[in-house]
Amino acid sequence: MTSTKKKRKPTSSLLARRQVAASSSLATTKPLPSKLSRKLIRSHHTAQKRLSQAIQQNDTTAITTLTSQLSSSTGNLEAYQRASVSGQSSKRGGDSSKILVDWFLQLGLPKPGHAQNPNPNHPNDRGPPSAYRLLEIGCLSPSNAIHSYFPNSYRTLLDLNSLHPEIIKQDFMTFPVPKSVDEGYDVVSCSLVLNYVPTPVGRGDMLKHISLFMEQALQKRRQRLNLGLNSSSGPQPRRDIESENTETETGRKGAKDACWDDSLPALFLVLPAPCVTNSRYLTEKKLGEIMTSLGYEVVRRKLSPKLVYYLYKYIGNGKGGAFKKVELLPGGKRNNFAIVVE
Ligand SMILES: C[S@@+](CC[C@H](N)C(=O)[O-])C[C@H]1O[C@@H](n2cnc3c(N)ncnc32)[C@H](O)[C@@H]1O
Repeated sequence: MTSTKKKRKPTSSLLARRQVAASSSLATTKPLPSKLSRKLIRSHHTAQKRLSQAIQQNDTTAITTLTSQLSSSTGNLEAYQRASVSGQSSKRGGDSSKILVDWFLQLGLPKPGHAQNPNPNHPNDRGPPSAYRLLEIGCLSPSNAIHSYFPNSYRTLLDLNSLHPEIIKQDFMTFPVPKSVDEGYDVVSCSLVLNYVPTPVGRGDMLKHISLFMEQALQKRRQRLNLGLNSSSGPQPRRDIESENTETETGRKGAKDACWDDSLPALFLVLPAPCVTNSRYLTEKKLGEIMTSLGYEVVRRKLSPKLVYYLYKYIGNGKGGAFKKVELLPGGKRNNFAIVVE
């Protein structure tokens, strides 16, 4: 027998009780229940998207309502960030940067600041220490997997809102490329940030801004290679790399022959999988075309049911060019995620 009992619509007092429960959960540092964190993340994204539409349409009533929703205790950026931190707990699959660490190990990238492995034939020749730096855009915590790789003198962590003293409160879009090449960044991590940017043009601009940092790192690497500082006695890649590659990963070349910094400058990009698997305007092919035009090639890729991870090497000399919002896959059940490069 099927039940005829209807789901009761929450009354305003029930909604108010739920709001109070959500804000008191947010007041503690304990991970939030997964249902609550998913709900907070979803409603923050939806409100943000509506706000950007309202701004484009100059709809002042909607702008006021959505701005107040986005500054309420359960709708604001910090609530969203706390919900995202809960989603990163090891019980819920851990943070995305553990994939980056796995890839670095596969590629034989030593921890920065570590002396290189001795050459077995010349044990006293350790070569120059590996000194390369990480810029993380949109950082919630300085204790994720990647942070055990980069000691804190080799990393800069940014976020629009900082949840920790080490994280600089900074909009990446106004963060300048360092004047000194030695203070530049060889690895940029942009995990689940591009999808946070509210407009397609804003996403294209973010990729272009990242490329300025990558270009600086590429010039630095070229100088180093010209000076002959890239010792082949550096740490050798792990021997088992080929057997570790899965179907969803694209090996750029046999890592056995690679120098330790062959994959630098590198961009780690993570997006929710539906951004490329179920969007009307963006497919993996189109994302690939955009990235190639900006000067990147894929070194590693992994698709999980929820997320898609890419490790790109910046090789420069991108052809550039514009990418518009063009419908590629029509259909009612698709999302509207797009990247526009102007
Ligand atoms: C979903 S969280 C992702 C956090 C983490 N990187 C991860 O992979 O789980 C998105 C973060 O990006 C930050 N963010 C978005 N746009 C940004 C910008 N222009 N500059 C700096 N941080 C930004 C947001 O404040 C938010 O904390």
